[in-house]
Amino acid sequence: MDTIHIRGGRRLSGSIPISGAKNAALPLMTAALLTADPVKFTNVPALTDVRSLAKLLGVLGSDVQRDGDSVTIVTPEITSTTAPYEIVSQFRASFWVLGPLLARCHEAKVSLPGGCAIGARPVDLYIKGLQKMGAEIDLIEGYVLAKAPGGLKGAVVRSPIVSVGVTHTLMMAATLAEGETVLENAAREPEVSDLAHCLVSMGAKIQGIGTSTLRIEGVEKLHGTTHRVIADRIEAGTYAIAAAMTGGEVTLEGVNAETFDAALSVLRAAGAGVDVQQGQVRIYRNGERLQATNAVTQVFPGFPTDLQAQFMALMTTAEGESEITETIFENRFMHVQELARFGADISLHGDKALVRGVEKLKAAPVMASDLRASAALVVAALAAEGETTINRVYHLDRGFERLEEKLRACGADIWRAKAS
Ligand SMILES: CC(=O)N[C@H]1[C@@H](OP(=O)(O)OP(=O)(O)OC[C@H]2O[C@@H](n3ccc(=O)[nH]c3=O)[C@H](O)[C@@H]2O)O[C@H](CO)[C@@H](O)[C@@H]1O
Ligand SMILES: C=C(OP(=O)(O)O)C(=O)O
Repeated sequence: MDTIHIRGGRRLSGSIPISGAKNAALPLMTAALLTADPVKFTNVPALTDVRSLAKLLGVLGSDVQRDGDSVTIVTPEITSTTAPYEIVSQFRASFWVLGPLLARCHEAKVSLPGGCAIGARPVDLYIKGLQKMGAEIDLIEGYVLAKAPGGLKGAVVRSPIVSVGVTHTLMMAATLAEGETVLENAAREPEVSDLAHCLVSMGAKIQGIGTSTLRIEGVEKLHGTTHRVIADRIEAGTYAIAAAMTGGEVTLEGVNAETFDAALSVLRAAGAGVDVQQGQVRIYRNGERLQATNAVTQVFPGFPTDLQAQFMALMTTAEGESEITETIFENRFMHVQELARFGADISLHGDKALVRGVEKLKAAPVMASDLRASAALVVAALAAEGETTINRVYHLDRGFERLEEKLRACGADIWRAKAS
């Protein structure tokens, strides 16, 4: 297995182009299953999750072609409605093919999903929502078997929890259902809105985009489109945190600051400089030590759970004690024991982590446990004294495009040792 090595202590300085969002590209690509026409996406990041999804779409009957940062998907016919364990167990978004398959073919057999090990992550709300839309669902041998012989029917579905994946899945399913579906307490994450805008450009009728009530009037058919994937707010937030951690100055290029405003506010509160301009955000910290600042993860527009680990890494060297509360996932603190290897002082109390800032981190061999936890280790290593080795970097490759290249361009001493 590859390892990443970082010799810490260098200020990051320069610009970083932000890639298309993994968590938008994946549901968008599944939406291509809803039409027989070609659907072209631009600004698609080259990541393992994207490659794995392309493979899954191929199994289902799509032809998927990549050309530079564009991916074109054409599915004249769905040739299989089974999404196998071998692929779906690798990442969460693959489970979302359930919506388009049911909508277009009225049946689907989809393995229970995998994804980051950050809690139980049940699928009960997907099942309840689709049942409300008329699907019959069984769970057999680790697969969700769903049928809607007469097609899906519009329904009012109120989710007790705001779920990104449930909103993606039910919204896609509803585009071809008979009548109107109302999704109440829907997720408002920018990736959900990106999917909704793409579906509208394919002929879907969706109202309330960006709000917590989505009204979808089913149509007979969707058609092809070309759609640009939004910028990755989590990648942007991660590099913003890295810049603050190293006391550097970095301009994030091609971003929409509104999509990670909560993270920028917390960075400002901690004492980092943040300048927002059209399509760009400059982050800087010159000399002054950051101040301990609390953060609570929330659904959008709150502080994103996908930046919690990286922010915790930042707080390890801030002055004072910060309290970080994780409200979305019940077990998203795997990075705590790894950050301790750098000399961080963190204690866990249920859904809260108390971080007491130390003067300096020291390099250590560490192990990536999930995607964003791995990014936290990179953030810590960039500031730690000495050479850090990060193991299990395949987690990072799921979500960060050209990580070493982007950081090296800003002066980081980072390299990958390929497994022999
Ligand atoms: C590929 C992708 O886009 N992943 C993102 C997506 O994951 P994902 O869509 O899996 O996350 P959800 O929004 O569904 O999870 C929110 C909460 O709802 C719970 N839940 C969800 C479904 C269900 O049927 N029952 C249930 O209880 C989950 O366990 C969790 O506690 O949104 C998360 C929250 O912003 C992000 O951290 C992930 O990066
Ligand atoms: C948790 C994530 O991904 P997944 O939902 O695929 O586990 C993530 O992108 O941070």
